[in-house]
Order: sequence, then C-alpha cells, then structure tokens
Amino acid sequence: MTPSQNDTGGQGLYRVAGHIQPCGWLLVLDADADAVLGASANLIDLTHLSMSEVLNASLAQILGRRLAQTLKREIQGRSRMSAPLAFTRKLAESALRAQVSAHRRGDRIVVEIEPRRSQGQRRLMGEVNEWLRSIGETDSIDALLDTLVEGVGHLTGHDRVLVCRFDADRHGKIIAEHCADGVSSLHGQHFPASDFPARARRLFDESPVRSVPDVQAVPVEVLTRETERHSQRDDLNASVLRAVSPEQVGYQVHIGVGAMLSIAIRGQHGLWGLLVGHGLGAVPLAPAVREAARVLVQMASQRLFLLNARQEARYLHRVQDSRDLLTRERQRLSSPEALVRRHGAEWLLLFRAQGVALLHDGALLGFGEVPAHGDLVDLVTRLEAEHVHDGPWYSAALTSHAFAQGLALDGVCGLLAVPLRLNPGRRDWLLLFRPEQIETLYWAVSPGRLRQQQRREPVLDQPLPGRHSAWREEVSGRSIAWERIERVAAVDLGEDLALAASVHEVDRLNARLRQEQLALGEANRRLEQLAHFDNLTGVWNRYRVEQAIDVELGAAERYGRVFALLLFDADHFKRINDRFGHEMGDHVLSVLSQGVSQSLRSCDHLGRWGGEEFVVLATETNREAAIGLAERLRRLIASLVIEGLSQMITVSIGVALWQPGDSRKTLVKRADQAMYRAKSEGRDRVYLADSDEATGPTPAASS
Ligand SMILES: Nc1nc2c(ncn2[C@@H]2O[C@H](COP(=O)(O)OP(=O)(O)OP(=O)(O)O)[C@@H](O)[C@H]2O)c(=O)[nH]1
Repeated sequence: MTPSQNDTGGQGLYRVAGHIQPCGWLLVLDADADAVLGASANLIDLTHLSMSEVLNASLAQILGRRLAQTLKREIQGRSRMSAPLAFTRKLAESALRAQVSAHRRGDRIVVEIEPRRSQGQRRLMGEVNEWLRSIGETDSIDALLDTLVEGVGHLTGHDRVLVCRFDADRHGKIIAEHCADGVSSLHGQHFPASDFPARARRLFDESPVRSVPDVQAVPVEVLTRETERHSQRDDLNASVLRAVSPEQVGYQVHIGVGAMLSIAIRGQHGLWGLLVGHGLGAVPLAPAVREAARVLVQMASQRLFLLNARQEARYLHRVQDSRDLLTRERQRLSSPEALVRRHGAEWLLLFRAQGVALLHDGALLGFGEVPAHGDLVDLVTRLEAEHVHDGPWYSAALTSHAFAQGLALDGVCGLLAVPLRLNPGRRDWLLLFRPEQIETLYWAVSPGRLRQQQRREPVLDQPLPGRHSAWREEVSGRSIAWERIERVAAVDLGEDLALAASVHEVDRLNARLRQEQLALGEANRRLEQLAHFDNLTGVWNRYRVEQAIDVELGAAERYGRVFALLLFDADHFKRINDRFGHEMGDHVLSVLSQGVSQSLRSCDHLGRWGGEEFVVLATETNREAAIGLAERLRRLIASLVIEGLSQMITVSIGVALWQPGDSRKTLVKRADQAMYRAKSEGRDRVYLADSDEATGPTPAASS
C-alpha cells in the first residue's frame, strides 16, 4: 500500500485502502475512543469541518459531548456496542436522524454512523411481529423457510430472497426462495463451495449480517492521519458500511444482482446456511430494516433447529421402538443372526438402505441386497485394516476409496459400517448398504468455473431455457449421504446387537456348562456305582462292605454296639455252572442276592465278598439274633425257585460275633473258618465261629 497525497486538500493526510459504502459515515478512533485517527472522506458533509480538522478533532467535537460520552461508556470493556445510539443532527436546512454504532478492531474502535428513516418505524415493528408470529406457527421445515424468505422479501424489498443450505462438501443448494414477479428462479440450483471461501465464511462469525445495498456505488475513501498510514485494509471487515471488494463486485455482476444481503444461519456445527437477498438494482437498506431481517433469521434459525430436533426425535423414536423390540428379544436370548433375520426388513426402512450385513464370530450374515459373500468378506478385511478406531465408518461413494478397488460391489454405493467390540482383539461389524442414486444437479455458475473448481468432471449442457444461469450435471457413483442422526442410530443399533450377542454367548456358555455339569454328575454316579457296587448283583462290593465293617468296628469299640458278620458261600456252585452254563450261574447269584437283600432290615447290609461268596453285616445284633438271621437266610435261599434250574440252591453260612479288640481281619477270619466248617460238616448249614461257641453252646448246624 503506497501512501499518496490526499486530494481532498488536507495537509499531511494519506489515502488508505479502506473504503466505505456511501450510505453512511465512518470514524476510526484510538482504543480509548478519544482521538480520531481516521474518517471517511464524506464526513465533511456531516460535520461541516474540513478533513484536516476532522482528523485532528476529538470524538466530542464531531459527535457532540453527550453522544461521545455515551458511546465511550457503551464500548468500554466490550468488543461491540450492544445496540446503536440514535441521534439527530441539524444538516443544512433539515434535521438528520441517524444512529451510531461502534466495535473494536485490534487496538482501534470503528464508529459507523447511518441515517435512520423514522417514517414507518412503528409499522415496521408491527410487520416484524406479524412475521415472527407466522414463523413461530410453522410446523415443518419447508413451511418455515418459505415463510422466512417471504417475510424478509416483504421487509427489505429484495427481488429475490433465498435460503442456501451448505452440504457436507460446503456446496450451497437453494432450498427456499421468494421471487418478485418476473424475476428468474434459482430454486434447486447449486452454488459451488468456492463461492463461499473460508475467509468469507469466517466473516459471518464476526458479523452475521453482510450487506451490499448497491454494488455499483462509488466507494468513499477512509482517510487517516499520517501516523496511521500503516492501517490495514482488513480493519473494516466487520463494518456494515465497508465497501464491496472487487471480487464481490465481480461475483454480483456475474450472477446479475446489484444489491445483496447475506445473513448467517448458524447450526450446532458452524454455518448451516445463509439467507440471501438479491436486488436486481440497488436496494438501500435502513438499519432498522436490516436489523428486522436479522431478527427474523435468528428466530427462524431457532425454530429450524427445534423442528429439526423434533424430526430427529421422531426418527429416534422409531429407532427406539425397534431397539425396544430387540431388548425384548434379547431376553428371549435370540442370537444376533436370528435378530438380523427377523428385523432386517425393518432396518432397511429405518436406514434407507438396500442391504444389511452382520459379521459376527467369523460368520457373515446378509439381509437384502448385499455384495456376494466372498466380496463381502474381502470388504470387511480391507475395512478392518483401513479403519482403526471404534467410531462408525461411512461413505456415500464407496468405490471412490482405494481399499474398495477391485471388489465387485453389485451396485452398492454407500456404506455405513459400525464396528462392534465384543472380544478383545477382534471386531465384529454391522454393515448397512445404500444403492447408487443418480442425481441431476443444476449449478448456478459458468461451465469454465465449475471445471476448475470441481474435482469430478461434470457433464455440462447449455443454460436451461428460462433460467438466468444454470448448468446441468449428472452425478453418479454416489448414494444418499448418511445423516448424522442415522449414524448415531446405527451406533445404537450396533451396541444393542453387541449386547444381544454377549447375552446369547453367555447363555450358550451357561447351557454348555449345565450340560457338562450334568455329564459330570452322571459320571460321578457311575463312578460311585463302580466303586461301591457289584456289577453283576447290584449289591455292595467288597470294598464297600469293608468300609462298612470298619465303621461298625469303630462304633462297637466306642459304644459297645455289638454286631455280627455272616459269610456265606453257594454250595457246589461249580456244578451249577457246569450243568446249566455260566449265564445261569450269574442269574442264580443275582436272584440269590436280591432275595437276601429284600429280606434284610434296612440297617443290615449285603455285600458280595467275591465269586459266589457273600457277606451280611448285621448291626446291633447279638448271638441269638445273628444265628436266627443266618438260619432264616439259609432257609430262604433253599426255598428259592429259579426258572430253568431243576435243583435247589443251598448255602453254607459262617457267623462271627464282634468281640472287643476285633479287627476286620480277625472278624472275617472267624466267619470264614465257621463257614468252612459248615462246608466240611455237610453244607447247607450255619456255624458259629469256634471262639464264639465258647460264649454259648447253641448248636449252629441245621438240616
Ligand atoms: N457263574 C458264575 N460263577 C462264578 C462266579 N464267581 C465264581 N464262580 C464260580 O463258582 C465256582 C466256585 O467253585 P468252587 O470254589 O470249587 O466251590 P463250589 O463248587 O461252590 O463248591 P463248595 O464251595 O465247596 O461247595 C467256580 O466254578 C467259579 O467259576 C460268578 O460270578 N458267576
């Protein structure tokens, strides 16, 4: 920037690059709002001072003491005055009604003075209220935006008022419009992201209202003191009155508008869109009208996000219904695969998808239209490597990603993939697929510019008949974009499926555990059977009888509880085997032991001692009782009638009574001796052990 001699006649004044629109006046003050450091060249009209005097004056000298003091107070400690100050100044023959506002830029204060039109102020407020009420009554987003553009159109008098919404690529699409009669429509057209460069978007953060009332107006220079000549052009960027940049002039001329008003529509995540007013010619805007338009946009923004939130809530409600169903089914312990089969159709509707697939536990289950199994497996393998974090992966143009190259995706264009964390070190996946959506876009820019700005090469026609400037582009290779709320819902669904999978897995493991426990119990029972019972006869085996004898010996020793041991052996059993066969021998042993078992008291026990030898352990049994029992058993066995056996079975029984100091060995030995004595004395008889005979003379033998 080269300082050059000011041509307004002031000594030592330098022209700077800052310009303002000639619909107001501008002052640049120091940080304390005392000294005037710069001023627009038209300020001489307002102050009747020369520029040289203006640049050496104080604020009080220019605005008057009271107004200057109020302004200083209002801007103190703030970056921007909350509301403009109104004032009246005598100007030539008439009184000028104006407003003054101020904001800080770096260590400067920029003061903007604009004329006010008092007429119709009250009517304007009434109109604003009417439109605010209409906006507040809308219950759909389309109706809201239509009301907004119509309202702003009425208030400002712009020939065309539209709402431009930014997409994920920051291209703008005109989604609502209000046009005066005979004005061409831009509705549905797209404006490329390059029309809204980052710098321009940032400016909306500083001042949400950008206004160009007359693109053809010759700007007024801002002159500064010599010491201020290094002031930056950008300093006026936050001013309503700043002059239009050459680029903006070019742009407006290109799209054929002479006046433009842009108001930011802010969303939760930055600039959602713009309300734009176009005037085919100049549209001078009173500050109050500009403010009214801002209020309408602000109110509409709030309503927009309320309606949007309602729409999302309704969607989430549908998702929730589906999740509730899943929860109920989870209690029925359905497998995730079963859930996909049962709910797949409903999810396709919810997610506007053509197919859903679940990769769980190494198995792939598809529902609807999904790629062929092999390609699906490859896709997941590559996705696994590509996408390392736990959030969802999504794209509307799957084939444009390097990792999807070479896969036969069968018309699948959009993919929303949710990783499910079920096991450490392994991820399962929920995949939702969308088909290609061939779309016709109308661009409100020239073919040359589009070619430079678009990464993809568009197919361009001539401007459509009847349109000011529109070029058609066929867009393919993309699906409908995945909306934020859909991604949130898919993650929720993924969590439910992961939970269902865990519950199902736990249930499966429990069932297996239960089965194993049952098998273990059975094995234990069998083991116990083997350990304690005789295989052939089902009575106690020798090991178990020995245990019982030991217990009885202990009790007898301790409490003097007498008991008897009867040892008996089938007589001439070899002959039975030889004559009737071994199987018959087995059968005889079974019948015999069953017969004896059934005739015993519950406190007495029968056990097989080995071969055709058995033991009866008779608790709390004295000599007489023992001999009586032995006799009864002998007779019982002799009376058994066994089918196919043409002879009676007899046994020889030796009876031993417990004596203090007995061990199992001594006791059994005495019974054994008695039994052999019975054998040798002719069999089929009972003998009391020798040493016992000394306790009593009872003859033990019987016929
Ligand atoms: N069928 C069958 N026979 C058995 C079993 N255990 C032992 N034996 C038979 O029983 C017979 C016992 O024969 P011995 O010891 O000579 O005695 P015995 O023929 O009964 O003659 P005494 O005892 O002197 O009256 C043998 O032939 C054994 O094979 C068995 O579980 N089943």
